[in-house]
Amino acid sequence: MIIAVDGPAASGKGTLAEGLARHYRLPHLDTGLLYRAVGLAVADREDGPDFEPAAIAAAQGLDPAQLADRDALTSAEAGVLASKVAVIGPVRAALFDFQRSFALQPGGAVLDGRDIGTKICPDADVKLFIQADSKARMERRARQLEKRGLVVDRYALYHQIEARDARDMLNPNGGFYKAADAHLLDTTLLDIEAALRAAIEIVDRTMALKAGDR
Ligand SMILES: Nc1ncnc2c1ncn2[C@@H]1O[C@H](COP(=O)(O)OP(=O)(O)OP(=O)(O)O)[C@@H](O)[C@H]1O
Ligand SMILES: Nc1ccn([C@@H]2O[C@H](COP(=O)(O)O)[C@@H](O)[C@H]2O)c(=O)n1
Repeated sequence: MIIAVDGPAASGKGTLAEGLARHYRLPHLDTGLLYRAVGLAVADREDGPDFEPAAIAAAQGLDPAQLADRDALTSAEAGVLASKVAVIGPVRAALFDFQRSFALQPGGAVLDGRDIGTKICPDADVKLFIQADSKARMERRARQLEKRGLVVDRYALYHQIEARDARDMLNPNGGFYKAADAHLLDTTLLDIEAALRAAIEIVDRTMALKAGDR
């Protein structure tokens, strides 16, 4: 079973995907980490003349070991850098096979990101599109960063998330939209447990309907 979980920054898709992976005993890939790792690899060339070729080379040579440093990868700065390399077509092409092969492993997988249901796994068994209002997403990210002892400027963080969302939505190479066959799940008013229960209900219902159609 392949489950695609897409949505904007700090919508809670990673947390949901982890919960679904535990519930269905499936492997999980947070595809944002791939773009974050590429972005960090070329941070010193940000907005420079060789940023794009360096990002393409970094994506082509990405080693899974680069996904280990979660503190660095989940920083706000890494998120900004990720969204800057994510608009580079050859970067997306270089990361496609890694994501696709993860999804096609025996038994399936849960992948979360921006374009899983539209580009990486249009054939996914179940597609969820997670959303939450901007204020809720900013607050969730702020608390996430504060739990790590970081001082957070909520005003700056709000606008940083808005800017990243805009860059993502305008990404000509992206596919960052809700797939026609994706189930929309708004988690603005749901806590983590309630959101997971709702997601499991969608997956179970969708898979039961598919089984009934066979
Ligand atoms: N429904 C929820 N209610 C409250 N907090 C939540 C909810 N879902 C997730 N969170 C918290 O919000 C923060 C961001 O969640 P998560 O990392 O899953 O979002 P994301 O969409 O994967 O973010 P990004 O796309 O930026 O990686 C985490 O600290 C998580 O614990
Ligand atoms: N499938 C994806 C996943 C992510 N991106 C880009 O990476 C940025 C960081 O992603 P997070 O999920 O960790 O927030 C994101 O803003 C996108 O720009 C992508 O392009 N495709």
